[in-house]
Amino acid sequence: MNRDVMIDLQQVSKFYRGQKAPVVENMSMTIQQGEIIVLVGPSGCGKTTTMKMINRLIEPSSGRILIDGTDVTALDGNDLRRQIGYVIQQVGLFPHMSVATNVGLVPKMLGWDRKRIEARADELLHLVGLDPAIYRNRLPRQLSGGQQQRVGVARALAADPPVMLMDEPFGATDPMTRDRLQNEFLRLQEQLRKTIVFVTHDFDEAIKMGTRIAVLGERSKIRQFDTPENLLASPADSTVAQFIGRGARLKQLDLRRVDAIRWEDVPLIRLDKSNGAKRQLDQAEGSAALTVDADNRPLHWVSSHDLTSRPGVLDDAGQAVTTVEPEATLRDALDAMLASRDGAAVVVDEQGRYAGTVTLDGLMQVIHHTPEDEPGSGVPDQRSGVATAAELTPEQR
Ligand SMILES: Nc1ncnc2c1ncn2[C@@H]1O[C@H](COP(=O)(O)OP(=O)(O)OP(=O)(O)O)[C@@H](O)[C@H]1O
Repeated sequence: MNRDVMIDLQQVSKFYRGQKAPVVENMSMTIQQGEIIVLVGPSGCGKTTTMKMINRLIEPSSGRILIDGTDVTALDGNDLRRQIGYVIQQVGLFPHMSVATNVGLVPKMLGWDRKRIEARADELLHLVGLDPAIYRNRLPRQLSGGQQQRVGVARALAADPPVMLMDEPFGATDPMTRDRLQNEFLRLQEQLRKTIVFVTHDFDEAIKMGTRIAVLGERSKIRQFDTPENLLASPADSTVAQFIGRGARLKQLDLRRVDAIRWEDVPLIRLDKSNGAKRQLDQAEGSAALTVDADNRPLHWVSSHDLTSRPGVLDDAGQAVTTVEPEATLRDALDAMLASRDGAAVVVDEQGRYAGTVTLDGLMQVIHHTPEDEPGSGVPDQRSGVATAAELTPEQR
């Protein structure tokens, strides 16, 4: 078996007693170490059943489930569950136990000594953003919903399990808290690199959290299993497309960054050396230019008209520039473009110096992306026919 495979579902089915049809039928799925796999699909399609078969809270009727190469049916169910973190929407904290005791439950079952359990609970509370000095002795009801969820995550991580199962872990929280918990968890995951199976009803959550997303149909039949990017760009069929819902194109923009698409170049006019700028702009057939300061920081968009009507007085001519950094998402870039009359967002480096522009045309190409369009990262495009900053002689800049 591939060494990086952490969870391997092989032809797994589940029949509940007394039911003729399986709720999960011949499900096969290979999950690599460190992936977050999100299961989405209509209510009742078997997401939770699939997930609970991995830690054998539900016994599979047939098929095999391997975790790190070991068939889970060969293990004692309780031992297995201690090796798999489990986070659920209802959190499931014991109400009469302190936060620290809740977090330390699995280590206690594993026979750790008291000092080690306490140290681990403090470490984990800290990790999930709760100050142990404040929270360790509180009861769950003395916490907000979001804080309870954090304790749930801390508890699931207590014995440092390689695999985590998360069933709508942030489902019960309000949108802002949910967003924060998602971001915190993604940051945590960058350090921890757990292998995670994650169930959600929220497709936006799926594309945000998932390394890959499995869109399931009836009986957990996999309709499509792919990265968020590919799923949004090319849904396998109309059911998947329907599931993705409206706004797939916009959602794609959340997944890509400014530095992953082609930038275009525009003429730059250094305010202290603006002679010759008009001729450059005329050659560019009415395109706009950017005024920049002596350090190449963008100031304003100027048009031929600005240059003609106020020659030599460019300091405050033209329209304000909206800038984005290369790490911004394309949705941020779109936002910046919409705020700019020229329909372009200016890309600046860390020091705020001009690096290129992203235009609506460029975004449209991403949205209607085909593989051969795959751009070179951040390479200015010369196709516009507009002289680039590099082409302007020092006098012209
Ligand atoms: N213990 C059980 N006994 C009999 N049927 C069950 C049992 N648990 C679940 N089911 C049925 O199995 C099917 C799959 O349920 P499951 O909870 O796995 O779906 P789900 O996709 O997670 O649903 P939801 O999105 O609504 O949470 C449903 O039709 C459900 O009614």
